Amino acid sequence: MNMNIKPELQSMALGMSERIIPIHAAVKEMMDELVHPAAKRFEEAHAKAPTPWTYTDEMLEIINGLKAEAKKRNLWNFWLTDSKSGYGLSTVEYAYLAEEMGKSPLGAETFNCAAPDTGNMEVLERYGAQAHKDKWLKPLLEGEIRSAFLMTEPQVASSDATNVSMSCELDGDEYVLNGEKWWSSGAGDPRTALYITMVRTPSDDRPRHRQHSQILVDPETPGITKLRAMQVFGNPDAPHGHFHLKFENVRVPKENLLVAEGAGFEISQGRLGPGRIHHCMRAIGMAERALELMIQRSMSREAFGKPLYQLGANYDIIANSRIKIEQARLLCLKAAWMMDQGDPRQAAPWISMIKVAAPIMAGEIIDEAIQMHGAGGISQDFPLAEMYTHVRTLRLADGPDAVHRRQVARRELRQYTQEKV
Ligand SMILES: Cc1cc2nc3c(=O)[nH]c(=O)nc-3n(C[C@H](O)[C@H](O)[C@H](O)COP(=O)(O)OP(=O)(O)OC[C@H]3O[C@@H](n4cnc5c(N)ncnc54)[C@H](O)[C@@H]3O)c2cc1C
Repeated sequence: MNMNIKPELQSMALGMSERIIPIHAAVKEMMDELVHPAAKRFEEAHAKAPTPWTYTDEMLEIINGLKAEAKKRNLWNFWLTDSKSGYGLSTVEYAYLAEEMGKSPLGAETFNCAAPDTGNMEVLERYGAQAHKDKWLKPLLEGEIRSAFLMTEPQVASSDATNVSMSCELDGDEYVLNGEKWWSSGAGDPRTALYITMVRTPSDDRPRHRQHSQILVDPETPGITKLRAMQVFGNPDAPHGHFHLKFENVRVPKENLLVAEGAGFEISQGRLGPGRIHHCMRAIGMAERALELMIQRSMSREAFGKPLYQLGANYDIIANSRIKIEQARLLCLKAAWMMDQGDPRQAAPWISMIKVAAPIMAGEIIDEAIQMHGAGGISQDFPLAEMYTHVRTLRLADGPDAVHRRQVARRELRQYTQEKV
């Protein structure tokens, strides 16, 4: 036994619990039976829509049909890990479900576990007033509306969120917002009925982490202009979309400010940890799916008289993919377990470690799967190209790799010095 390991770490349980085994099987069954086949149909229906930002009746029928079925099977809102409203799952238990959901672009929404709604719901549940809960949390929990989280701004390096500059000043009974946001995911979706918006409230005499606030904004409020959809490698990522928005004298009822002026960072801390790790769990699911597709392709096609898997370094590629997935999954489960211990500060470096490792690992495996598919791999005939672009963006979204590496390095360095590192 290693005496340097804390006792609780020695009894770390990362496997599937008794209660999660049947839930996981039910999620997997529904993914295989309904969600995977629906993804292709949804894409085809979207291609027929009059604009990229329209949800046609056919699209709504597909996604709402999946959600209704998930609800009927009682497979809904798993993400509410330590909440009375949900299943009360631990983060470790949730990880197994999120991995399954990550295997299809419709997976997370089907079970009402999609970003950024999950983080936004958590914020509303913890910090919202009753009126906010009635107006937004209830329909979000029912999967009737979607939401966006607006923090990043074009003019400032937003990986340092203390730079966020959208102004928010009280005028009578309303706050008046001015500034620009970009990469507002979900702002293209016509069902999005809430923007949780990070703003700078007047507070120059306060410390840097007490100068920001979060306010609930109705997307239909006059003064908000959708300037453009940001493109991800040339693709607008419709119908979800990541928008560049302009706010000009946008007047918001003062009751919509969450908690109090200056509480913006405190609220973010609660939100970002789970959101980040959920992305990683889904990225591991994508890597699994990519490996599955890679193997199927390598067995079903021949070149130079042999199946592809018998050629060149393909045994090594398949083996290394499995090794990397297993490594990342264990790290992800450990980060989840750290979160379950109830001290977000202790868990933070672990979340940062997996936030760096999982998207890089998934990107490498999807890249190899694309290669095994030849030109088909980058085409619309397989989900690989979409998966690849998505995991690449994860190396930026919710904090770029470098920022997370810094967190990890500082924790290491602090063991050797009392000085600020
Ligand atoms: C697809 C997608 C969806 C997104 N969705 C949302 C959303 O819904 N809401 C939202 O608010 N934002 C969203 N974002 C934005 C994302 O969170 C930001 O892009 C991210 O926080 C980085 O901010 P930035 O782009 O301003 O980069 P910058 O802050 O300008 O950083 C650029 C680079 O500088 C370097 N750097 C920065 N800090 C350090 C450091 N400490 N050490 C070493 N190097 C460093 C890194 O190389 C980093 O990548 C999304 C982004 C993408 C791509």
